[in-house]
Amino acid sequence: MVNRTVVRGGLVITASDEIHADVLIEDGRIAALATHGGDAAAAWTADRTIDATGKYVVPGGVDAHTHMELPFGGTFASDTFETGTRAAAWGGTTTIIDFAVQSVGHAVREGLDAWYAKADGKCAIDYAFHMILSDVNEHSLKEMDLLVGEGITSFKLFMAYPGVFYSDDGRILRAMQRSAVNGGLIMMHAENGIAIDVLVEQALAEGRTDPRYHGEVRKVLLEAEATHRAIQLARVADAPLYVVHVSAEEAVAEIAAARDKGLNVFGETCPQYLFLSTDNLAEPDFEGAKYVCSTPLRPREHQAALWRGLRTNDLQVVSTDHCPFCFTGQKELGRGDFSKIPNGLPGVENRMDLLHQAVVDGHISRRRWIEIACAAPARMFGLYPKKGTIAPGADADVVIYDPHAEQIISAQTHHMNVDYSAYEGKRVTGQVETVLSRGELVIDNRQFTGRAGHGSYTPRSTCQNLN
Ligand SMILES: NC(=O)NCCC(=O)O
Ligand SMILES: [Zn+2]
Ligand SMILES: [Zn+2]
Repeated sequence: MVNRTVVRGGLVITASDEIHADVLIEDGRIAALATHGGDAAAAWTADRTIDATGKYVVPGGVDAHTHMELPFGGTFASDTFETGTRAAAWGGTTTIIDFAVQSVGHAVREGLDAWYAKADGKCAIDYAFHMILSDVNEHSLKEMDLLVGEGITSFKLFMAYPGVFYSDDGRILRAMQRSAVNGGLIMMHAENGIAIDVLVEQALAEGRTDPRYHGEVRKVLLEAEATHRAIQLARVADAPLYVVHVSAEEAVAEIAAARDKGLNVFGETCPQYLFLSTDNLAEPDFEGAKYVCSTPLRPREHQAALWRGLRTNDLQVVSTDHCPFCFTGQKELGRGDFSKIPNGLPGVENRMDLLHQAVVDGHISRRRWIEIACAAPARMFGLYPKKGTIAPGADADVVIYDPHAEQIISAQTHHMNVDYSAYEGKRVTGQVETVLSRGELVIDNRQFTGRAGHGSYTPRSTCQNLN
């Protein structure tokens, strides 16, 4: 058993600092930082020394939006907690927050218990849960209070997917009012699903069945309208609001306007909206199905507003919304009817690298990279400073990152349980070299050394909101 590890020679980057420091890890936690070559660091003894010379030493990524084994569209997301968390570790993510699901007509507790069972003993890295509320009623509102008490402090509601996850405005308002009292955070899938379903029906009736029509019917205006409505409902309830997977410039504008008024409104975007576009949805031979997710990919022009939002803090978090479906046998369910393509993209392994590429490309600074990928999601969802930073007392979730390594993203080399990569052939600069999870090596010089069951369920406190 290794109790003391020293990481020597690296550049430690957190959301607030960049320091040339050695890091002492003891019993799974960060014990101390000290300047290279100084007396303090020289005196440290350890069972294991990791040489990080020329490398970055960064906190493990916190991916606040994943869907392992999600039932959707008559199938299940293809990553289990075992395969998905292993892939996350390969990509430098050491904590995921996955969405447990309450089904219509069922208790919240039933859905949550099913998620505990799916994840128990399977995860390579630490994990926590949000709760999807699909059936807001008197009983589930009471259950919300109990969940907050047991560390599930955020609840996703859907303005989309009528008949599946959808909540009407009255149910949304009730859940928001409850969260205003119990300290939970409402996360909103903001798309006008009732209007979208009319457009879907019309498109299919006119023979517009290809994947690209998925993007056409899920209009920007219907994301912006729903974002605006969610914000007004949150104001009425006097509750904070976190809008998930923001994809459109007009939705960013709604969030920015709310924040300018001083409201507790927060926004998340995902790598697919920053790096992919409707061009991908239009790929021939049904290949566009690989890029079907909701909110949908947008024309490339929207990306500038998303990057700007991330720089100005109108958007606070980049999560993956990792929800993989194989092309063969799963995405194919929607041949001849785009509305039957299971919604979701793989990405849990790619997020830290893609955001590092954004540093290389000049979109964000190194510290902003760590802020949006590690610190902000940890703070937002009640995990900070245990997760999301490198500081004495924090969990020793540490990534040694080689900023100069070149790699080409590909399904041939990734570790997610899915038969394609949304970023196939993309060249990125930077690669994870070594990953520690609570002081244990899970990736050692690009070899997986972790194990299913190392990852622990991590209860969360109520959200420590940012402003
Ligand atoms: N995003 C997506 O297409 N699939 C996962 C479910 C959701 O987040 O809405
Ligand atoms: Zn969603
Ligand atoms: Zn999602």
